[in-house]
Amino acid sequence: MTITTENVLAVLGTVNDPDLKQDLVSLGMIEKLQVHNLTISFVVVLTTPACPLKEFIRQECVRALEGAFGEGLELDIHMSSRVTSTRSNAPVLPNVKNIIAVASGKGGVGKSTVTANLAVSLAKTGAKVGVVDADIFGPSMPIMFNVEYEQPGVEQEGGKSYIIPVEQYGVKLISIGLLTPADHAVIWRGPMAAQALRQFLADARWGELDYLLIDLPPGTSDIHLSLVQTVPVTGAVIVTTPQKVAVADARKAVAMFKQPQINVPILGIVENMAYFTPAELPENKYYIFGQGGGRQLAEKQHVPFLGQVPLVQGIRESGDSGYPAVLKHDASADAFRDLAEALARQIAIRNANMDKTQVVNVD
Ligand SMILES: Nc1ncnc2c1ncn2[C@@H]1O[C@H](COP(=O)(O)OP(=O)(O)OP(=O)(O)O)[C@@H](O)[C@H]1O
Repeated sequence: MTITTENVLAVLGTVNDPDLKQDLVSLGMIEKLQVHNLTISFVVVLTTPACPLKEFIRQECVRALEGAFGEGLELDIHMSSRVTSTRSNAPVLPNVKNIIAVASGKGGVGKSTVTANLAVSLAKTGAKVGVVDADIFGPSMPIMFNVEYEQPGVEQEGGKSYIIPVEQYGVKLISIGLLTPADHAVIWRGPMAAQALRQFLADARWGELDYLLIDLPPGTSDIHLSLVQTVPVTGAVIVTTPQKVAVADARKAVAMFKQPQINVPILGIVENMAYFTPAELPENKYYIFGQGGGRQLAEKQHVPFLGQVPLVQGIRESGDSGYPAVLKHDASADAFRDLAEALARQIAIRNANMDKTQVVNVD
């Protein structure tokens, strides 16, 4: 076969994205293709910079091209990404490509820890990321991001005030905790909390974002309903520990998101504190909260399982010191990075499966 642009495209049309189950050419992932003698250069545009299959897809392109045109080719393949979205026509925050609700049934299972580490991990891959801390009962993000004493800015435009998120570790952040003094007990009523969340979303300068993560209060509350009524949400992540009581509550959270008036797809379940590992004996695993509860829940509910995070002293210390564990170089950082990749992957799959013109506005 002669090496022409058409033939190269025909060959690349046989390489499938394993997640999206379609070929790279039909998916529009091949750009800037140039052919000159034995030199073939092009860009593969992935659906997320956190794509765990980056190297695999590259290798598949090489294998297919060498199989068709023989060895001795000069291949110049660049891997790039453009995060997909089904929100571009959304009435609120159309420049935010994906809004992800992070929820849990039970309190204290590590929802905020997981949110903070997912956000920083996605930002580390080059994605534009924001976090809304809507956990009115325990807004812990300011401590976890070490911005406790910072104040979000305010900008006036057309007689209206807009909040400017604070930025840390490449992540834009707005927290209820940043608007109230640390030692000030605010008694939140449902409508007040819902109003605050609406402002964080609609009256804040988020700019363009690939992923906006919302750390919700534990359980099921007005604020969950208010969220989906304010913005079309891409999907929800449910955090649980393997413990029976936590899993039972996580099941209720899954059921809540599936209810017709909420109707938010579950992107996956995270099993936090899956087992305890002492730093000096990393091979030892102690299943102090039981074993596999999160994975089993995912299987029973037919939703993706995003992965496990161990119970490690360093994760707690990182949270308290305001330096997320994923910024370190250890096994916990690896766990959070894998989790972020799994989430980005599920978001891309969900976006590909949804008709891109069909943005559901529940207002
Ligand atoms: N994998 C882990 N290993 C060690 N400590 C953890 C882990 N995950 C969370 N923690 C610690 O557990 C505590 C509770 O975590 P976190 O605040 O993230 O939970 P939450 O589910 O967001 O709680 P809330 O009910 O306030 O929403 C924190 O002190 C945190 O540092």
